[in-house]
Amino acid sequence: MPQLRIALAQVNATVGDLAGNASLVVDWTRKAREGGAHLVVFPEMVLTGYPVEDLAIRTSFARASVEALEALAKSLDDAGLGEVAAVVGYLEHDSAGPRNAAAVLAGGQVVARQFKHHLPNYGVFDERRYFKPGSSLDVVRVNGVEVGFVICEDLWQDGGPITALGDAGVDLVVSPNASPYERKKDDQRLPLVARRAAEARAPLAYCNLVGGQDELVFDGDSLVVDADGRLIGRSPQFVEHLMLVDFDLPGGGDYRQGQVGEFDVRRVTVSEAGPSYEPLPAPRVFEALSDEAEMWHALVTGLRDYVHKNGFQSVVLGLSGGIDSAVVAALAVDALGADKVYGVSMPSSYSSEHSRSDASDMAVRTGLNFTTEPIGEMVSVYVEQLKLTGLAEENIQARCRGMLLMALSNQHGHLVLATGNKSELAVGYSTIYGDAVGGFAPIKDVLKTVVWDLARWRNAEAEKRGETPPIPENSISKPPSAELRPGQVDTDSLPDYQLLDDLLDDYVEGDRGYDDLLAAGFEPELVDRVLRMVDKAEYKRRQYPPGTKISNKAFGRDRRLPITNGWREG
Ligand SMILES: Nc1ncnc2c1ncn2[C@@H]1O[C@H](COP(=O)(O)OP(=O)(O)OC[C@H]2O[C@@H]([n+]3cccc(C(=O)O)c3)[C@H](O)[C@@H]2O)[C@@H](O)[C@H]1O
Ligand SMILES: Nc1ncnc2c1ncn2[C@@H]1O[C@H](COP(=O)(O)OP(=O)(O)OP(=O)(O)O)[C@@H](O)[C@H]1O
Ligand SMILES: NC(=O)CC[C@H](N)C(=O)O
Repeated sequence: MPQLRIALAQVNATVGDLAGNASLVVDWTRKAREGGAHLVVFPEMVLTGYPVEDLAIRTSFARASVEALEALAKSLDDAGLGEVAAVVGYLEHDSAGPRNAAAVLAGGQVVARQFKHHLPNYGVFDERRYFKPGSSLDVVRVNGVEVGFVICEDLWQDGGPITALGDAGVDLVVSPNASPYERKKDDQRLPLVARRAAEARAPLAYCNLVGGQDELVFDGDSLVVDADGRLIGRSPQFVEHLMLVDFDLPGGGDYRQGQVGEFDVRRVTVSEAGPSYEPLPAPRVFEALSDEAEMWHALVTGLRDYVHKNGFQSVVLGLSGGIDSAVVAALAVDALGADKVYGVSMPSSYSSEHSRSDASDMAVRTGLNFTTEPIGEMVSVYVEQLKLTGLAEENIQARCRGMLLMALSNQHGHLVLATGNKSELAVGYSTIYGDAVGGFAPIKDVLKTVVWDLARWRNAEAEKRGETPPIPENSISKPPSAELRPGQVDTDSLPDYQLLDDLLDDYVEGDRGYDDLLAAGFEPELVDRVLRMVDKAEYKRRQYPPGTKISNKAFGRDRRLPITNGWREG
């Protein structure tokens, strides 16, 4: 029986950094080689990073990607790694147009290449805007084992490459992926991969990307299943990882090439059966994280990678003593370290005593840098000079704070974090150019009720580990308030958050219409009021900073609505 040892390199690539990603591939191929692997699989488009968006249609970038691929094949060989077949995703541009491609590099050459066939074009994906689909499959023979490839979405759609590879009689299917995290998505991947392995009648090795890219976070969670779909190995989530797996495969099957279904199948030999070797123990099956742990890790990873990949070292945010800024500060401390987080208390004449004491308690608990910058005098200058009253006077407080944070950013090079949550963004409950300023908004896709859940979860984790819980209990338990006028609480303007979030879940994430919402049991007055607020706030959301997606429908790319919009539900 031919033997094959493969490595799944779950790595964190950076979009556009061809040189950095190429050295990542060399480093991890070296690790794979040290582990005795014959074949190493990297995530989808690892050389360019994913998603490249409109870089895909820029021919200079495509040319650079192809040149980097060829140079990488040589670098691997020069580094003594040419005997390992490396599956490397990249951007190709041929006579048909841009391609989402995967190549096999071995012996200093590009020995095989294949283009993605099914191009996802829903949710956050726009691949039909960018790529032309492929219709040929390269099967490579490594150590006498016939290996076929499918790229990410090719697994998610019925038919297509998987069926053809099954009919072509491959021994193993490997799949480079860039599958972004969203809640509960890992529950879908394992059954999907298991089903596809059974269809291909071959084991399937699924390698996913890890790390943050703007609003997306990739969680890794790479998987290997046998031909019956049984789980053999699973990588941990949100960290780089190398999984090594040994296969004893039948080989010598009834291989077909040429036209198989709608695909042109080509066979390429890299190496015939090598000497036998001592098998490794079965790889680990890392347990999937709990729902809260997954969300927390996703938010930490998204924030950390946004900060670092954009050349920042530190962040600054307004600490009001409330739950939103407390959770954002705790995420930032976990992502960057307390010494890189700058919290500023900015009391105005309406700020309560607990807003200052809870903010400073947060700083003591976590060790973040804390200062107080009163804004009363700045506010007075505006109020008196412009004769501001009512809402204009209220909002000038949030705007002075926004301006102050941006000034600190300019002066010290910190990135400003906006602290708005998804419930507030939905209904427009924030001051544009006020508390909405910032470069990144870590919890913009987290509903308010989930913000509270995460705070409790994070504190409980700290207690389990014998550490000080980072979030003051008072920030969790007090009623939320913008403190822009005396005695103001959120429920003056908004329904109770549990009810609001239930409705938002149905309207925003579920895209349900008016009648459907009434049928679900919501009161007509509530539906009217909330839908009006949500629809009207589209302009604010468009100008809100980017932030990590964790739900199946985040504002932005997942949910695109016109700002100028005459349509009202109901
Ligand atoms: N379609 C459109 N396209 C572009 N711009 C548009 C627009 N419609 C209004 N605008 C502009 O937006 C302005 C109104 O927006 P804005 O100035 O934000 O003011 P607005 O939305 O009226 O008020 C802010 C609300 O957020 C609450 N708030 C503030 C701060 C923090 C928190 C919190 O707890 O997190 C809550 C505050 O209590 C108040 O209810 C208009 O004056 C106009 O300039
Ligand atoms: N007194 C303050 N000092 C510093 N920052 C403040 C202050 N008040 C508001 N902010 C900033 O503005 C954001 C909006 O806060 P606000 O208190 O108005 O409502 P919120 O959405 O309930 O937020 P939080 O739960 O953090 O209080 C805060 O998260 C914080 O970053
Ligand atoms: N890159 C892709 O093709 C991703 C699409 C796929 N449905 C996923 O989220 O896993």
